Amino acid sequence: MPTTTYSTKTIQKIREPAYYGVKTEKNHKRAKSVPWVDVSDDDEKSKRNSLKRKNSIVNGNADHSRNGQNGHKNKKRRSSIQNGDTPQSKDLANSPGSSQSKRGHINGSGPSTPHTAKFKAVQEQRKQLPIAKGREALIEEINKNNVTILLGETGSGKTTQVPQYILESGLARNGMIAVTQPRKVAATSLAQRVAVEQNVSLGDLVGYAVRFDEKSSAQTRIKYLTDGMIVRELMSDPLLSNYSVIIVDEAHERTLRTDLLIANLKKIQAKRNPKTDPKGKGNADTSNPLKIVIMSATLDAEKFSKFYHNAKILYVKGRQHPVKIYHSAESQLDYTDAAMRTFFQIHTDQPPGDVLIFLPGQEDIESLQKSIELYAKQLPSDKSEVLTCTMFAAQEHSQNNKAFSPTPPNTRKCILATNIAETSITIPGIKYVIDTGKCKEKQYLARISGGGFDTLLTRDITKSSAMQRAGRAGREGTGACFRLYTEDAFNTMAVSGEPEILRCSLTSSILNLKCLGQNLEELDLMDKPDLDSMADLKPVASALKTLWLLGAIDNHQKLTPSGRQMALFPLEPQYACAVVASKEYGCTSEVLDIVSVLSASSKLFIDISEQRDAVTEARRKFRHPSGDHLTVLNAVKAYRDIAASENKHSRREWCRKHFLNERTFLEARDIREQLVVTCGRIGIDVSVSAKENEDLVIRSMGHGLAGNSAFLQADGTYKQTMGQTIVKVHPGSSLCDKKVPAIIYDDLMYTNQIYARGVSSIPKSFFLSLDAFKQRKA
Ligand SMILES: Nc1ncnc2c1ncn2[C@@H]1O[C@H](COP(=O)(O)OP(=O)(O)OP(=O)(O)O)[C@@H](O)[C@H]1O
Repeated sequence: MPTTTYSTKTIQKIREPAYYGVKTEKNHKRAKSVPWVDVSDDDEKSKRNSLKRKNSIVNGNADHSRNGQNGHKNKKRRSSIQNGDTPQSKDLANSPGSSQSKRGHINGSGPSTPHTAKFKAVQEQRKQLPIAKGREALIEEINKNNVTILLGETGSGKTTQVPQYILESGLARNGMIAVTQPRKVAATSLAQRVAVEQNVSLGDLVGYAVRFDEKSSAQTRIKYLTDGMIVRELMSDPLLSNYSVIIVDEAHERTLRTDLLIANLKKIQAKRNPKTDPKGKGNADTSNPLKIVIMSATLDAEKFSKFYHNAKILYVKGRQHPVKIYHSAESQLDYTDAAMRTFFQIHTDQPPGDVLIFLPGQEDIESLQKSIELYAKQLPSDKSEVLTCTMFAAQEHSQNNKAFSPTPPNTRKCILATNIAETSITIPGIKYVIDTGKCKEKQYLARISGGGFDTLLTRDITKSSAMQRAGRAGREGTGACFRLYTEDAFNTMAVSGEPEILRCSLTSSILNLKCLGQNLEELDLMDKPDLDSMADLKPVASALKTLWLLGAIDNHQKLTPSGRQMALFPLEPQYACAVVASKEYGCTSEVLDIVSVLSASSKLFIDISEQRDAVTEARRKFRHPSGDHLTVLNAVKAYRDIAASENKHSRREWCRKHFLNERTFLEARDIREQLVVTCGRIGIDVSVSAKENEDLVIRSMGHGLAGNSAFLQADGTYKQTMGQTIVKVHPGSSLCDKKVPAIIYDDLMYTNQIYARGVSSIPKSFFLSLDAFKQRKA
């Protein structure tokens, strides 16, 4: 496509819709969901809102709720806290309990001198956030209620400010404030921002914890952490007694771990908080009560309120800066092409400002990145430069964080991201969002023929996602969001997605619950997965079967001692099982090498389609005849040798030459260190090595992957041992052109066929030694 043709095409197709914030609110009301106002603030509407805000009455006493005004029966439980007349927040820098006056400078990474221009600017910015006007009312409500549901528009200041208000008001005297996030990148970037606002070094007063990475200390009072990390903490501290306040942010995402957390928090609160009689007199231990705050911009607040015994719902209205929303006038079938045309249209016609493009997955991101870079080179020299960055879950953390780096002068940054950039985060400089309307979602695919597996399917986003995406613009100034779908398409989108607990594999979560002495079916969940035990079609039954195969639970579904050991590892249960089994086979060192690489966020082997022959040739060096697991091990050993003798530059060059991702090696090294600590806790000697006897390594992996195994059939395909599904070996596997009697594999990928990835050959006789297989036969 020549560069001249895209410049007008997209904009002709995109038109500004009739104002539709009101329609959105109506739709949500009808769906009994988010009472949202003004997603798409056009300038006029925004002015009108701010006028209204100035004129409205304070809702600090919590009884001027929307529903209250409408005569809703729930009126006492809802209130709006956006208004200007609320008792004003104290000057944060001087408020009691505020740490700012005691600390040093701001420079982005550590404290700086108080009262520098930058420090003052950040404090001024905080005061301007819509939520600041309701600070006192908000604190009062959180103080009065055990559970508070807080709905506030994207960018109103919930995630960064509420934890600080709670800290500064002294509401969390007995413990830390946890703020949970569904995603790593949000947890770390928010902690960074709040550390700057508090003028402290990251890891002191403000810290974070995500899988394989933590920055916190004994001084930490506000901790941003992924929902997965706090669910793991339940295993060592079932009452979460280190925390006084737990804020569940972006609760609308309804991740599996968020659902497990909110169910557990209900139980914990019943134990930790006083049971008050109708007259308000407490009769239980009050020494360490827990407060819960549930937050989101797009939440079914009523449902959460009902779940928590009619908890109070509060609203924060308004966003700091308006975001103009444009819809495509026609459907865009080729959304990557449409995204590219829109990007260059913005680059050609619009004022400076970085662009964030939402795409469903890594493949689309990488292909669009290439196209954008290619066309950017052909731009006239007087145009500003284009710098692309990518963000997706399978990319290493530090690489994702590059999107947050300042944009160089005379450059427009273009960030291509999946929905990991959809909620919570503020990427400085982003003024424009391009939303393709697509995402990838994990889905448990049940097979009528037996068994099932998680796979990623591309699908249309929900209204809630569309609003979150638009909300990434307009965080530092006015913004615009270009939706590559029609307004009608938006109107027909589901309000929110199906909770993960109803559509994903539950193996790891059920194992964690077993360690807490809980059964999924007994837990008071907001939405219960299908517990009908109709064999393997149901995720619960399938997860229990996998755990039984791993030997993590017995025939009565009771946790076994090795199941308890497996749960201690921050790994998928299959890999944890392989590590536990490696003790018996005397090959822990090798198994740790392999599972560390397999647990890293990005792939070790880089595939470049244009250099397929060179890639195949380079890989031959590591290729092991038994398959991909020992091929990984060979690469780890080779890298270790190089790392011992060569400098950083030569190491990097070696990796480049062999199409290996050095970042994966480095990440795997850190993961391995953490696994070594866990092994030490349960008496597994990590120095024990199989040496030349690599068959032992495959057998250990086989214990973990017994449920992911298949036998060769006469027609050359493989049939699952634990189901009827027919699988093929993925073309990227070192076993793809071989036929072996039995295989184990890491996962299945569903395209037009079902492919097994991460495949190794294993003796068929191995399965006869497994108790689970023996029992099954019997
Ligand atoms: N890293 C950052 N750099 C610059 N400004 C930031 C940063 N993080 C937050 N802000 C500012 O604080 C505002 C509020 O952010 P915050 O994340 O608290 O809002 P929110 O209401 O939680 O939004 P969302 O629902 O989208 O998560 C942003 O709009 C932005 O102006």
